[in-house]
Amino acid sequence: MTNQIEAEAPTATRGAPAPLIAAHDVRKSYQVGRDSVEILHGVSLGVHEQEMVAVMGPSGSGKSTLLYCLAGLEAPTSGGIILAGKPLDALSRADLARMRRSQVGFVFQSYNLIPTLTATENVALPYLLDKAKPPQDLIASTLATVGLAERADARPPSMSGGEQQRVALARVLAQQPQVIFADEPTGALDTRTGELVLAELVRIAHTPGRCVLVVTHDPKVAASCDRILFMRDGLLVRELHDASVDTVAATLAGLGSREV
Ligand SMILES: Nc1ncnc2c1ncn2[C@@H]1O[C@H](COP(=O)(O)OP(=O)(O)OP(=O)(O)O)[C@@H](O)[C@H]1O
Repeated sequence: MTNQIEAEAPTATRGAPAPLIAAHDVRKSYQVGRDSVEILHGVSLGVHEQEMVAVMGPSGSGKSTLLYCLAGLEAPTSGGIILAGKPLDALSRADLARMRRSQVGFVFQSYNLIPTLTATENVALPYLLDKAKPPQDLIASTLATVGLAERADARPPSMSGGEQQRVALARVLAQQPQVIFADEPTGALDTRTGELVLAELVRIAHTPGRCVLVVTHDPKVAASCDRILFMRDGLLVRELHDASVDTVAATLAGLGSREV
């Protein structure tokens, strides 16, 4: 199965290590009234360790749907997904939930922080949910990395949106997941916080055994990635490597005008 995905994914190289995220001909339909509407029309891709990959495309092209399927938050209608070496369709719900907690991190715009817990306690929460002892040194150093050493004892209601987003990022980083999925991770942030979050994601992505997949509308975020996959109408239609902000913006504009 892995070999088939490796062979058919657009970026796969024979003999290379298996990708941490692999999708083969993924299709996803939603029931809208009596009709089944196909949103993803057969997407294949591979993201390898130490890679940061962006998915871009016009609004409604299926980026978030793809990310949710790859992350095991939505089941594809057909096709195969292998995440951190495990075929998602072979996992029980409990195994899938366990894997999402231990090997996968999500950086979304909603922070999902517990308002009554301090920043430190919020970052420790995944460990407590897993009945594990929170690594206090790692949690403190992760909060420091995102610039919140002074706010470790603050609670979310007394924090700005940017600070809350950084607590949410610290919670993901402190879990040390193999794979991080980020959906518009800097969309709601001021420039400085956005740059800090982006720099942290780039650093993590380039750590051995890790990778990051980010959905973004922001050419600056995409230009910080190693590869950019462009979607249109539920298909991957273009790929760029190490692209500049201008090239990304021009390619995106071309997608919108359907002239790619
Ligand atoms: N649960 C659902 N039921 C029905 N249709 C859905 C559902 N989720 C998404 N869609 C539809 O799927 C299409 C793709 O949505 P998706 O959110 O994946 O696009 P996107 O590229 O992430 O868009 P944006 O950039 O605006 O966030 C849209 O037409 C959307 O309305």
